[in-house]
Amino acid sequence: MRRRRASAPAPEPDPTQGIELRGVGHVYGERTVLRDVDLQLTEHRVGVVGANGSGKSTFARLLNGLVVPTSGRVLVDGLDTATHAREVRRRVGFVFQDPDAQIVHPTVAEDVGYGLENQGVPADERAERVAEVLARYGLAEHADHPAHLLSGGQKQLLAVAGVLVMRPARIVLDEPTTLLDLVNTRRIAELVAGLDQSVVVVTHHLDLLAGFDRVLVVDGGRVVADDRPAPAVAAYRALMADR
Ligand SMILES: Nc1ncnc2c1ncn2[C@@H]1O[C@H](COP(=O)(O)OP(=O)(O)OP(=O)(O)O)[C@@H](O)[C@H]1O
Repeated sequence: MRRRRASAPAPEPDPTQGIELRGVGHVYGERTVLRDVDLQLTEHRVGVVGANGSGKSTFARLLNGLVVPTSGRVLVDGLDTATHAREVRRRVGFVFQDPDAQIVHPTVAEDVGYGLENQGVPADERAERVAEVLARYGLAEHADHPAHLLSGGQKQLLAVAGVLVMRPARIVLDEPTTLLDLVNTRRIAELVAGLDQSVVVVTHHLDLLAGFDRVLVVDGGRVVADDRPAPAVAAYRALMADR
């Protein structure tokens, strides 16, 4: 009988190490979309900006192992995303740009509880955690409603709730306000500001970055500026002004 090769046990995660990218590059087919990325992200709130197609979503997906780099390594709290994908995904929640991509269950409550069910969390604890997170994000009265009938903004909040209920140590949000009106954009901004977890937010909404600790500007697959929000946004505006 063939035996499966046991994978190496995951080392104990070390949150002080943050997310580290060492010589990271990524290639889709012939196309190089990220190159020479060396970073250590230990801050509470990190923003990522850049032109369309510059590589931001690919960068974001590298941070929880949704995409594994074609060169270099990504380490999350010391865990390599290439060899410890499961542990990394448990540690790093990912909120997709399009909340419809994340909604898989008929009702709001079922959708939020799905991940917990997968993790084997008992039904009563599940119900409690789902109710708590729905109440926190103003979705309690929609618990039994069809998820696909929510408004765009509510769906975005639902997508965030579905990630937060899992209590990940870190959260990556890929353009969380793209579909939202000003009121819901503000809600997401407040939500991000109030999170205890460390967050990485990819966004075209530059206002969202006020109060962040660090902002990366990505261009042509490279990190071309890495600074506090004001100087980083100024560098990004200067870059775009030349196009
Ligand atoms: N799965 C894939 N297969 C092939 N090419 C891809 C894939 N995903 C992204 N790309 C390409 O990689 C490049 C970078 O895409 P990415 O989505 O990372 O950019 P982005 O900065 O997030 O863009 P936007 O701001 O428009 O969302 C683009 O040219 C895109 O077409």
